Amino acid sequence: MTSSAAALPDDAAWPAPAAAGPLDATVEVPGSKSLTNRYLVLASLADGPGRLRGALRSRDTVLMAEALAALGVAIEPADDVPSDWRVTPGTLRGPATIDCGLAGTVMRFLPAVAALADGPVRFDGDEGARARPMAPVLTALAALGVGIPEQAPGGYLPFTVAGRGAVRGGQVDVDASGSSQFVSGLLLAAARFEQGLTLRHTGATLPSLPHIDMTVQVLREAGVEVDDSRPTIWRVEPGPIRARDVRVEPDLSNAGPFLAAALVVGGTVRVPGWPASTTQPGALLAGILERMGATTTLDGDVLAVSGTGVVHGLDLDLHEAGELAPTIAALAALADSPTRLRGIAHLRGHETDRLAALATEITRLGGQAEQTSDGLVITPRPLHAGTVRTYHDHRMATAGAILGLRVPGLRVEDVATTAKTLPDFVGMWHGMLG
Ligand SMILES: O=C(O)C1=C[C@@H](OP(=O)(O)O)[C@@H](O)[C@H](O)C1
Ligand SMILES: C=C(OP(=O)(O)O)C(=O)O
Repeated sequence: MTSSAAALPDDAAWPAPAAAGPLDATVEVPGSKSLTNRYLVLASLADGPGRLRGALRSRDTVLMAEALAALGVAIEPADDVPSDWRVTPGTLRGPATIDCGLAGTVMRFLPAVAALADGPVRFDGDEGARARPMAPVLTALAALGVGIPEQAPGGYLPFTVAGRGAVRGGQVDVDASGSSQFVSGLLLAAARFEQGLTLRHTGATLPSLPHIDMTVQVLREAGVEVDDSRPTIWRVEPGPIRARDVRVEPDLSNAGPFLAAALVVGGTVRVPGWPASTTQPGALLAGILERMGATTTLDGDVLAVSGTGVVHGLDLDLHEAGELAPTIAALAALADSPTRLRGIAHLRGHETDRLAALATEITRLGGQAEQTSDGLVITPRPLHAGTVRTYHDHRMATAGAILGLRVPGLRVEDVATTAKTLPDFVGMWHGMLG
């Protein structure tokens, strides 16, 4: 459990640096959280030992590796390249306990894996994790015959999955309007269910479809047959998951704050390793940043974003890429015209209620930001010095850093919360600024 960081004195907060002049930086961004944690799960369920190259090492991915290790999987640094992970599947074991931290991918991807273990698996996490929605996953597992002997009222952490070594599988309805991870978490393990799985989404909206496409793609790459030809219905056939040697793409969403800096400050920021094609929603950044005033070029695998220091507001439906919202909101607060962000009601169940957190913090700095039913309206105003509170949310911290580029005297509380997906954020940020 972590305690509230809101009580920290301001002088313990990180002074977000301003830029001395236009940027000219190349930023190497570590591996994707979403891909690393999917590959770890699939490697753990595979038919032999596998390897992850360029895997992200951060709080979320270490928690995933530790959780899978607690279930009996051997996950070790490779002898020749210690930054690679070697994964050797074993019989999945309970009893076990899993610390989810604040990681949506751990709490939503592992219950179906735990159902395949041969004993009970108890899940818990940070205080904030206990507020993140889980019920659709637990209800779906129960409908598939899995025992859930313990869960907090309403279907939250902590809960226990009564693993019995096998899951029947079959057909299930899931309302995934609260998170795409409810779908991904069931599909990832479904090839190991006796009857596979047919999953039908029943809600009115579905966020983060690229992340579901990512799940389908990594399953297919591992030899699993997936039918996604009908909108909002997925069929995973039972069968082996092939062991693989994979390279993880850089985390394009984590590239966001660095690329955004080029707009705010002017100059150019380059990110190498940008994939020619990808399911990561961060790929949408280039087009979004162009609408906000950037020039972008993809030269080989290097994405370059150039700006002039002038940022334009925009009207943007972000339902496919909600994890970009804090970065775009920070840019919007520094823009020359208002911004409306839509389609992101589900951000209320992210690391914190991100709509509330962004509106509150931008307003506290003198800006104008209001919540709507499914997003934010941000009207730029001159911002003043202050401390951005981060609510244990890595993307609130990186959003604060973006604001600090333009606002003297801005501090970011608990910047170490960036370790959730980017442990060296501060070093990388100073490195970019030169
Ligand atoms: O599957 C994944 O790896 C993710 C899915 C998305 O979740 P939501 O659909 O809950 O937004 C995204 O925001 C999160 O950062 C990562
Ligand atoms: C929503 C996010 O994380 P999680 O995987 O914990 O849901 C995020 O990284 O923006």
